[in-house]
Amino acid sequence: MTLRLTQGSLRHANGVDALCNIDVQISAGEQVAIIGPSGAGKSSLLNLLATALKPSSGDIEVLGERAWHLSARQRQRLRARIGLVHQAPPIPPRQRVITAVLAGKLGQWSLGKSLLNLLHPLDVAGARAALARLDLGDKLFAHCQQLSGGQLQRVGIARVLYQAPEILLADEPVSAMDPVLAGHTLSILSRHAREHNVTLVASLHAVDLALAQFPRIIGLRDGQILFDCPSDQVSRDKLDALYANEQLQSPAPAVAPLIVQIPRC
Ligand SMILES: Nc1ncnc2c1ncn2[C@@H]1O[C@H](COP(=O)(O)OP(=O)(O)OP(=O)(O)O)[C@@H](O)[C@H]1O
Repeated sequence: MTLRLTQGSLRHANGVDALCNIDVQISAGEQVAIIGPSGAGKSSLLNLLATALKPSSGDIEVLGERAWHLSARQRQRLRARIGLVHQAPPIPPRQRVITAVLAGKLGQWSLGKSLLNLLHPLDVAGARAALARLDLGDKLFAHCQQLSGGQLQRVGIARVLYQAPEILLADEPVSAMDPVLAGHTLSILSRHAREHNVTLVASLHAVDLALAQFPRIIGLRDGQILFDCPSDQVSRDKLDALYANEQLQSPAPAVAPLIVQIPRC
């Protein structure tokens, strides 16, 4: 099993319980979408799977290793095999796109090579190829602050493609893109995962995209798994239960309706 979370719970430092006794098992090469309302715990779950956060209780196994039973150095090596795409990539605004993409390999390079790369990009062709897959080949030497939100998200994806991890975790990776570009970009991620037997797990707010692009869907609500099933078994009822939110129902109009007087000619 590539990812196995057993009875995983996560309590954030402020006391908020983001995940409560969750069991998740994901095999090598699987493609899974996590959907659910805001605050359901999707990012928290992805951060647990990425070993960026430690579960408050329960156990997590990644690529056959019990992540939190490893030494810090071994866990660092394990993390180099995991790619995490952030909704807002944590890239310094003045950094050049090429440096941001090449940073994908920092976990695999020696300190000396990484420092040298900061002074002089070591693999221009590799960065250009990764960007070209996302139609951003012409932005190689642009500064990240010159890019739109959607372009920056694609730079984050190019970085993870360049990293070539065994597990690819993506937290709302296309949220800043228009629907056509979002679908196109997700299909690039999905094709990459299929061709390289990469395990892909992505959180998405666009339910239609999740159902169209992913064969397995996990529905998360209030830190718990409401359903975990093939996408063709995600029914209207399941989605209604997942997104039910009485607070968002339209309130009854508080004022009398406006009556418009149309003058007769
Ligand atoms: N760093 C943090 N410190 C404290 N509480 C946090 C932190 N991150 C998330 N939370 C809380 O944990 C819960 C789950 O948040 P999380 O970001 O995992 O949800 P989400 O499903 O990804 O939400 P969204 O779709 O809005 O991004 C929320 O109640 C949130 O307020």
